[in-house]
Amino acid sequence: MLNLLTSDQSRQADKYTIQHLSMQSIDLMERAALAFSEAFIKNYPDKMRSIAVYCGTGNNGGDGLAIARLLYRAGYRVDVKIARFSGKSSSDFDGNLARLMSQGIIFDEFRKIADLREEQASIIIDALLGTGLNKPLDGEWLTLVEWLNSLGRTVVSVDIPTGFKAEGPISKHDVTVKSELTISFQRPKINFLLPDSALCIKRFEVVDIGLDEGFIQALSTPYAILTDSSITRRLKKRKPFSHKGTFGHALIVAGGIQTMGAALLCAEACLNTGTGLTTASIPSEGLTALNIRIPEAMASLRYKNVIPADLAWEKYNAIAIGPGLGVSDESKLVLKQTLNSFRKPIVFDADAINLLASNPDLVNLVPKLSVLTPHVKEFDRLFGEHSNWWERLETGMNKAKELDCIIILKNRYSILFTPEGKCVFNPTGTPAMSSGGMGDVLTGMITSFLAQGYKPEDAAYLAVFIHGKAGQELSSQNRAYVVTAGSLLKDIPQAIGKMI
Ligand SMILES: NC(=O)C1=CN([C@@H]2O[C@H](COP(=O)(O)OP(=O)(O)OC[C@H]3O[C@@H](n4cnc5c(N)ncnc54)[C@H](OP(=O)(O)O)[C@@H]3O)[C@@H](O)[C@H]2O)[C@@H](O)CC1
Ligand SMILES: [K+]
Repeated sequence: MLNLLTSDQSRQADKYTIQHLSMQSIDLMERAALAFSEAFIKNYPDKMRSIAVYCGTGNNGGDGLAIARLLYRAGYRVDVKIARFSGKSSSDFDGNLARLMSQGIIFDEFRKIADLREEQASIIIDALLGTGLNKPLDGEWLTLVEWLNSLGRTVVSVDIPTGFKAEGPISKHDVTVKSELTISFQRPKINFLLPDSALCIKRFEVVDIGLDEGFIQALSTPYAILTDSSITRRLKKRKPFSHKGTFGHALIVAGGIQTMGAALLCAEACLNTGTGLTTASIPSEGLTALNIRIPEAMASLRYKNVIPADLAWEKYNAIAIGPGLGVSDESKLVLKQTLNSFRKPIVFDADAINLLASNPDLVNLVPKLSVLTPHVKEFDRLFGEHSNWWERLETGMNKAKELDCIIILKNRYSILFTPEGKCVFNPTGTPAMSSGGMGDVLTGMITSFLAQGYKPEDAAYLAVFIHGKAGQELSSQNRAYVVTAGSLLKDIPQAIGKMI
């Protein structure tokens, strides 16, 4: 797992790296500029496209000057425009301006917008402001950014789009550069992983600039992002003398007469993730569907949506409740009965979350280390309305501690909150997965890992990461516009097999 950095921590890592590698800060800037330029050249190999690099006078601007020099040397047609709105400049900006001049590269400086000339370049590199941003843009900066946005050119931002905050609440009223591509240093900024970023970032790439990883990983921060190796390390190989009893028994309490599909997807995903036995607690009307679709699963029927009084709860290692369950009074009783009968961690999804939201008294019965998997609407129903995503991060961290549960806020980059206060982002997934039933599959996967004996936190990490990875692979292999839940769950065994 990789720690994510706030702007402040990024500055600390910068300082530490410079001290410990006995290098000059301008050399670190050169590395950043080189990493940016390599990524830029891969994305925009056509050297006939003219480039204008807009630079501020801080270190983001210094990066811009170094990038301009490197791209010029690589054969691009580069123009440099420096916004001298403030009397200050950083020393590495000054150092890079001297290097730029020594190469004979032409640059323009402007002190006010009125001095700006028409822009002809087809690509604009935005190196105006970076993580040093400390207030919303106003005055000349605001006018400049609005003007750049109005040009409709391809904009590539250095480290972060000018005006966008790396962390903290985003206001819809903040004006930022709208970038086609942002090439960010060392780590994605936390706000890149929240939907608020869609306003100004179409796509981002992260480049390694050689900041000290030991220092970064030792930083105390709640924010982290999952990696392939953090998942592989957690996956357990199947033991030589294993049998179905080795891999647990899961119960999926799901489905309604008209929503049997959710139960089927969840149960099949559970089975395909490797549980020894999977039983589906479903409405009696769904038995034929279950037998036809998943002959490997067993059924425990709910007549008139009531769980039989003699259900042997103790034989299950993990339970999922919610997909397609409905929110009727009978469904509420099903939830209540489950909460009263099973004290091991439970996976709550969909209608089980809606029922918890409308019956707060039931929340106290949620077993410790359970996993709740709300999407944003369910999250707000359960914990109250939020006006931005940063607030949701704070609520998620508080509620996971308070409930002693793992909360997975499902999104393009799902966010996992743990009882220890961690806030872990999942990088895998693709917009092609935005289709019905995906959540049911995820719930089945988490329950399966739980039933197999994984710790709840690990079960959540594994399921979310592999779910997204399988979706990504399916969409890229087949160049698929959409990946359906049914196709994804078929791919789970291979997706796990590739990672182990
Ligand atoms: N960290 C790393 O590891 C590395 C970082 N690198 C690069 O450094 C960048 C950060 O640079 P930076 O700290 O010099 O700040 P930057 O963003 O250029 O801003 C300059 C000044 O602008 C001002 N200002 C702020 N908000 C404003 C506003 N709304 N309107 C007007 N002015 C405003 C503010 O000055 P103040 O207001 O305090 O006087 C601020 O100091 C980072 O994004 C990356 O590109 C790489 O080179 C190498 C490794
Ligand atoms: K920038």
